[in-house]
Amino acid sequence: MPTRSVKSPSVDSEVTTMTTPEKAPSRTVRPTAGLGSAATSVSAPGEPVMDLSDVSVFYGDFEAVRGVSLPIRHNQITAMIGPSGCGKSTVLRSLNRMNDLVAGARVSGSITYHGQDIYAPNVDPIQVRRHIGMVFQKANPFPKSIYDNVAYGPRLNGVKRRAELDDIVEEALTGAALWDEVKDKMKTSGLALSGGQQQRLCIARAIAVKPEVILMDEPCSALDPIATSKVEELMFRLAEDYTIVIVTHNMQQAARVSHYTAFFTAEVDDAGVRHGRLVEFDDTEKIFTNPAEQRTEDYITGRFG
Ligand SMILES: Nc1ncnc2c1ncn2[C@@H]1O[C@H](COP(=O)(O)OP(=O)(O)OP(=O)(O)O)[C@@H](O)[C@H]1O
Repeated sequence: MPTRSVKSPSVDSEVTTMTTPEKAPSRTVRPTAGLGSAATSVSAPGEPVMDLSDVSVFYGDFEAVRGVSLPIRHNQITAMIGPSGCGKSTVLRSLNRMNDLVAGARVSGSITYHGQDIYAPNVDPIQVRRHIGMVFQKANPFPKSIYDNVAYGPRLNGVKRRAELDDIVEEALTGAALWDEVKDKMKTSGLALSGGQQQRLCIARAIAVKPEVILMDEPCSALDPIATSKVEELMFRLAEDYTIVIVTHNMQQAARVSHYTAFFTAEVDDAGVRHGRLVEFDDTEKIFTNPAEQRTEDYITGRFG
């Protein structure tokens, strides 16, 4: 298990011992600013790490998504599926306050991380994103060397010693199943890698700062089938150490990789405005074999969407 050692000179740090039932304890230094004990809490696999309760997300006056409630469970992969525009990415981005970066975006309801409201006034969004990382649809390596891409976050967090950085970079690239392919070209630009390698580099960059939760927004949509299956295999392995939430258009992918599935759709209100709604959240197997809602069945059998 990776030691979740994140250090920031700018925030109060706290030393704690993290343990999960099936894993050895590891000594950990993690920033807590605003997240309080949430930053050091530990969940057993399957327990909720995050909880969404009656979450609505607005862009200005437009309520893009309305009234979403669901848990995000520890060491599990949760997939968000549904037709275009139903608000999957909007909900995903609200989980680590990425929507804060969009002018006019606002969240109502509550989103907690280990019981702490991540939108509480004392919570630093940078700290939230350190615990809840993100991998985007299009691989977006920095125009820097492979090494510097992965070392970027740890350096920002105050890690300076070369030997320590070397270890972090190797561990992250190994965790992202990329080390063997790039270990002899650390100085090569991240942009010189193939699309699939670039996406794994971005995953390495995300895990280098030891988040607990990784949000993935369509991480395979720009990849060919071979690169896609590598990233899917990687997700399985990552779920041993991380909690993953993935937005995907690909229902087969959701069925293959996830433990839980949230099916969203867009409903049109009396004024003719479309709002994203969560139709059903359940075990992936249940959603794909015996969904409770007709709309879910219609979507997964290709009758609409
Ligand atoms: N930055 C933004 N400003 C205004 N409206 C936005 C913004 N981002 C998304 N929306 C709107 O919010 C709604 C939900 O969009 P979102 O991208 O979350 O849906 P999605 O289900 O992820 O779609 P897709 O599958 O096509 O990516 C849409 O009506 C979209 O136009």
